[in-house]
Amino acid sequence: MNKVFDVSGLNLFYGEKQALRNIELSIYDKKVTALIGPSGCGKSTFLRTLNRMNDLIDHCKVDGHIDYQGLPIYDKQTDVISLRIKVGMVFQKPNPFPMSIYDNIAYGPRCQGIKSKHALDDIVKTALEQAALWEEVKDRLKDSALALSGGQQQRLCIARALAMKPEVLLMDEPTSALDPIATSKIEDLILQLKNQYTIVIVTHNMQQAARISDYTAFFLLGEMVEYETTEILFSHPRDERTEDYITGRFG
Ligand SMILES: Nc1ncnc2c1ncn2[C@@H]1O[C@H](COP(=O)(O)OP(=O)(O)OP(=O)(O)O)[C@@H](O)[C@H]1O
Repeated sequence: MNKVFDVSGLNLFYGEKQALRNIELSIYDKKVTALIGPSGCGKSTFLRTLNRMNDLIDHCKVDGHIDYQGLPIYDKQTDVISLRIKVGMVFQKPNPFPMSIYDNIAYGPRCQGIKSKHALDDIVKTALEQAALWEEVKDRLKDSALALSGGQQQRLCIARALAMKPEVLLMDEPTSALDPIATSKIEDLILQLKNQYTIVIVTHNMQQAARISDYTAFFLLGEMVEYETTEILFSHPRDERTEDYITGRFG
């Protein structure tokens, strides 16, 4: 199986405080990997190391190695902008730009220099189709994205990330602000997207991890306690702390 990310000896500090401790794991191509664990254990911090989003935090220091497609992403020569294009991100709260549905999707490609209306129309349609939103919005592309429901806004944000033609999608609790129906639509979408993309998702919802992921990593107090196929992690956890967490004894 192809590794997309290879993480070794990863430590991360916010000032004096250590938030990640000696993390070792590989993320596999075209699989869904779920990161679970109690609040504050470092899931989002780890997710953000994969496209260097933590660079934006002043007092954050990273030690160790992360290879993406065989190249060290914390190397001085890394082009961080193109890394973030290849490794896109979707956040917990849907965050559409205050502009039309069409312009939300076309924004990134326009910034990359694509000007042709025909090319942009194509990109917008394909991204909205991939995000299972096209049918719902095709007649109102000029309407404000802010008028969409929360679930539609989140699919729009996924479409916006897909319009940049990423290889990996990082998702930080993408359904925690959504109702069960919108959540189920996003879960179906993730299962479809994994045919084409590698997905890493932070979730507090263990049923969700069990439903949609191929691999699960359990984090606790900045350590990665256990990493396994989702089937094994939820049925035969090796570590007592994993078992306590997945059976609801803490967290
Ligand atoms: N920008 C920051 N500056 C300082 N400390 C931070 C920062 N972001 C996170 N932390 C700390 O790092 C630790 C890990 O936080 P992180 O948000 O990664 O955990 P999490 O597992 O994603 O939590 P949650 O499930 O609540 O989102 C926590 O102790 C948190 O307070």
